[in-house]
Amino acid sequence: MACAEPNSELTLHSVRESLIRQEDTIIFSLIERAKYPRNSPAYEQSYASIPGFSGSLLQYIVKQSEALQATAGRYENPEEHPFFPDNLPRSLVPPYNYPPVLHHAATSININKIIWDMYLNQLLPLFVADGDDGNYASTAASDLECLQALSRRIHYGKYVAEVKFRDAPQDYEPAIRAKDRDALMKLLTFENVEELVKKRVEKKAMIFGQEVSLGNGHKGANYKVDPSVVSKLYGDWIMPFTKLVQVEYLLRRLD
Ligand SMILES: C=C(O[C@@H]1C=C(C(=O)O)C=C[C@H]1O)C(=O)O
Repeated sequence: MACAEPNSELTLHSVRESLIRQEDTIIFSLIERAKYPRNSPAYEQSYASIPGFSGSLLQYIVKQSEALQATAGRYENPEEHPFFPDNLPRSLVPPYNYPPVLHHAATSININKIIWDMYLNQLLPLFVADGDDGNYASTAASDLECLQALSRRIHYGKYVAEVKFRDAPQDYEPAIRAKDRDALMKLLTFENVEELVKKRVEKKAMIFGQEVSLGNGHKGANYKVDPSVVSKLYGDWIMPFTKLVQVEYLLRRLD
């Protein structure tokens, strides 16, 4: 099924369907990254001495990829957020008419710095093996896939917030006017949904990351990415960050 296009018929159901589909993308991207060991030189400024560029190989690959994809129109889509937004080249392709779903203040919200730090410093050590096999460019390209999938999912909180606001403006407006973050957080949190999400992504990680053999012999629980890490990723970072985006968006919703 294709990723649901946010349109004027945005519903909480369609938004959640999109989040569920994005789980697959995130888990597959982690599985791909887990093919490679840590490969820490890819993250060290001292390793990449690229003329005219100061930063790590990962920063180089992400920045250059974003610049290329910007010219191809990637960041014209309000669902996409660059990690290096400064000095991005303009799109060179004909514009697509994205339905104007979000409040215009949405464009000022980009929490990719937090996502980058979480991914590199907290998540990566939990799901890749220690070691170095020299595949730094492929490793960084896999990291880019993971980062983009995480960013898209987390910033999708803007759509979640919009739909929740439209469903109950009378509940949200007083908290927005009072700039009451805690009240907004309470209103938009559904603990039962979060528990289901954590269970589902753990199960998906088991199914997507299992060893497949044709014989009857059962290979045992040797998953490509530890399913409990995927559950933790959602519980500790993805869902809290999505909710942070929701709160930031709602605070600006009446501007
Ligand atoms: C996204 C939603 O809002 C909140 C965030 C969730 C998430 O990031 O998956 C899940 C439940 C809610 O607490 C939702 O209600 O579906």
